[in-house]
Amino acid sequence: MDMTLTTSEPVLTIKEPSSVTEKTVGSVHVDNPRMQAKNVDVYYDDKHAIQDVTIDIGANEVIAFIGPSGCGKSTFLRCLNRMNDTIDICRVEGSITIDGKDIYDPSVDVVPLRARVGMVFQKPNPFPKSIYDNVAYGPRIHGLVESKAELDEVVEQSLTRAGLWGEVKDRLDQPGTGLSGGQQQRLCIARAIAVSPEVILMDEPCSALDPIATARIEELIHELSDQFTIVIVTHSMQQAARVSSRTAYFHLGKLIEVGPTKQIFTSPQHELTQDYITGRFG
Ligand SMILES: Nc1ncnc2c1ncn2[C@@H]1O[C@H](COP(=O)(O)OP(=O)(O)OP(=O)(O)O)[C@@H](O)[C@H]1O
Repeated sequence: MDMTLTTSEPVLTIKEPSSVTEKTVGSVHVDNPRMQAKNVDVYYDDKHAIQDVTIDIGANEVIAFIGPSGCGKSTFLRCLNRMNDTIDICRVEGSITIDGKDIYDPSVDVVPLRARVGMVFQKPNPFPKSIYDNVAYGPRIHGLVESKAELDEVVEQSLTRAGLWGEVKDRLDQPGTGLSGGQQQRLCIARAIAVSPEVILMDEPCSALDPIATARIEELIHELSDQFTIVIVTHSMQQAARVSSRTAYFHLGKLIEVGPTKQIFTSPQHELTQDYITGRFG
């Protein structure tokens, strides 16, 4: 069945994957998985938003999730740190593990889980606190530091890692909300890394930023990948090509194709991926 979108010009046709049982093209497994999603389905009430998605997220890789609007990229991303738990009508089925441990096990406390699997959102969202306290918040509530000196060190290291220290070191007591958009997003990244996560989820982290601030964040993603696993949802194919080593293409709730980024952008195997990459829809 074809779904025709008539809300904008020109009229776009989004084809459905030909078979419900169709397997993802490419290798969904990696040699050194940090997280593993197996047969994941997500529902918002009756709406089947993610259908039978299986994929490994490799240790210290940057993987990009791409696909047309509404295909489920953000929904699937939010499954990786149980952010969907906050949506009453959302139900997640299947299994997702980090370092082999099921994150949906009833014994798992989501607060430490969300420190291990941190998140950076589309719109920078610093707390209404000082720059220092934005970064110090996580280490404090998770009891990761024993002294003020240790906390100072974590704050400095995190801001340095996020490429912000030089710009803010003389005004740490000023509100985080007073920074520019790009600086606020780097502050949010510093806040995420202050609790030493294993994985950082980024949901369109540059969509509210200008090209210069975007370039700075992309550079940062590259630098951080030596230490962290990064999963980024992006609408920009150029961005996915620039920052990621592996790319996953979603379409109407299904994971259609996954592979090395270069290969996805130069020789996609599935017709739906080809259509998206060549701009025939999306
Ligand atoms: N809170 C929600 N309640 C009900 N349905 C939702 C909710 N969030 C998402 N959906 C639906 O789930 C599907 C997948 O949405 P999702 O936001 O994950 O897609 P996406 O690929 O990230 O889209 P976009 O690129 O536009 O952000 C869509 O049909 C959307 O309408």
